[in-house]
Amino acid sequence: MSVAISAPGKVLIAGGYLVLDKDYSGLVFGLSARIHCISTPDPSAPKPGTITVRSPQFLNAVWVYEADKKTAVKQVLEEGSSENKFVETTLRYVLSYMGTLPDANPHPSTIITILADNDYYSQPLSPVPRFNNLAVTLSESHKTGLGSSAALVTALTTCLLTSFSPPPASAPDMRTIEKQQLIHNLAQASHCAAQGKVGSGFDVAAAVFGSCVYRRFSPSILEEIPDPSYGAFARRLKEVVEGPWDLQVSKTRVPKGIRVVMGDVDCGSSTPGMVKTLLKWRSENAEDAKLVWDGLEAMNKGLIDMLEELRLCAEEDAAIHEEALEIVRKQGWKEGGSSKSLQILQKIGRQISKIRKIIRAMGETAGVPIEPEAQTKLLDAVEGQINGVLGGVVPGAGGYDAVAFLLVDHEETLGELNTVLAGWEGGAGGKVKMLETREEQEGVRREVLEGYEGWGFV
Ligand SMILES: Nc1ncnc2c1ncn2[C@@H]1O[C@H](COP(=O)(O)OP(=O)(O)O)[C@@H](O)[C@H]1O
Ligand SMILES: C[C@@](O)(CCOP(=O)(O)OP(=O)(O)O)CC(=O)O
Repeated sequence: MSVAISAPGKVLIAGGYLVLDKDYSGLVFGLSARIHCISTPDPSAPKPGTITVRSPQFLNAVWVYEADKKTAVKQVLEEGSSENKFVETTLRYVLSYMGTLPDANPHPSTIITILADNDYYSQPLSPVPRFNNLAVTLSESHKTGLGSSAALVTALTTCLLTSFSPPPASAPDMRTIEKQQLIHNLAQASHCAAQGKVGSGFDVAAAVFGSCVYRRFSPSILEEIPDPSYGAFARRLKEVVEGPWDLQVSKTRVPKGIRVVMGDVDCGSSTPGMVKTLLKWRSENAEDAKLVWDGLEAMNKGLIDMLEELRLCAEEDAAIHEEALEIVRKQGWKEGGSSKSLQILQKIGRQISKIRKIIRAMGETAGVPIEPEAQTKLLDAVEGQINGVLGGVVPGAGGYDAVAFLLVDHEETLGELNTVLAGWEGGAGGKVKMLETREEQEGVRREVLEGYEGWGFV
């Protein structure tokens, strides 16, 4: 039977850098842009246990693996075939883990198709069909920074667990928190191994749990997993992924009538080394840094609380909330107003400005362009010109390549934002493209197969 699973991308609205430390939080929204993995049995495979993974939107993107006694999978490298570290590592980790389960069976030959929603990669200007075929290799594609590897690893992990679990227990019911945790732990372990570094893991957390306030796990948890070539790999992996993890996830959602919009700045200059430089500054200036980190954490938490307050307000009195959104849309959030919703909207607008101020100061002191001047100009221009925008930030690690906005979810406001972004030509930043994706609450999920018609397996 075929199985389809999807997992969302992410945008870290608040808590960049802080979230690397388990004493601080990040506010991350899952996105409607998803990566999908569809598995289908492959009775005509040349050998039993063959797993063929293909990503048909890209050139040269078919990876064939066979069962291997030592490391669970071995890639069959055919003439001209490429490697895919994230796919291979995920297969190795998940199949090794599944091999330790009491009712483990050899897995049947299977084809897994990866389909990525268009917003993950820069697209041509003309309208494109769903899962557009980019006709370039993966390494030639231009990523928009939505966290493709985390969404892929999460969807693939879940797809393998679901496809290869013996019936009737097949399909770990992803809605149970235990299963979500197992998926998370396995995906986090493979993702870190494939990446070759341990980040905060907020991207994998968002892919699994969806929009949330995230506090990271202790990095030492992953140090317990040996190299896959080591005999005890599968046993140790099982202990780690089934063991306790100390991450904290509290699910969240944006208030009704508000949405997140992302802008992709086509300047090609993400700034590698920003994390390293900032952390070096932090370790050399521990006292000053603590003040900044604590100050920013308090401000970020304030924003999280305000969003929650607004969400409740919207539920309590939908009509008054709607009215407040209309006032903001027409007059901006700076004007006075008396309803509770309006006051919270104003507080949110002010809070975002304050957060940006701290981030700019933090970047300047540490010599890292977290919110570079070009982005300051862009964010200020958008806030100044469009009433319905509560505020904009540089998401994640910041830098030149992306912006994200919180705004009133109204066609006119979106249209105005699109116009301002499309016409923007500022500073070091190049053209800015508004992405279609928006925040979404739900994490990894099972999909119905009908949505993938035309891709050769329904
Ligand atoms: N659509 C896809 N098909 C196959 N592999 C993919 C796809 N999208 C991402 N990947 C994998 O993820 C890698 C990109 O990961 P990375 O550079 O960390 O980007 P990101 O920040 O988007 O996660 C690719 O090299 C590839 O291994
Ligand atoms: C600095 C960070 O806290 C946030 C980086 O967020 P981005 O969204 O910029 O991440 P990438 O997808 O890796 O580009 C590092 C981390 O938390 O791992």
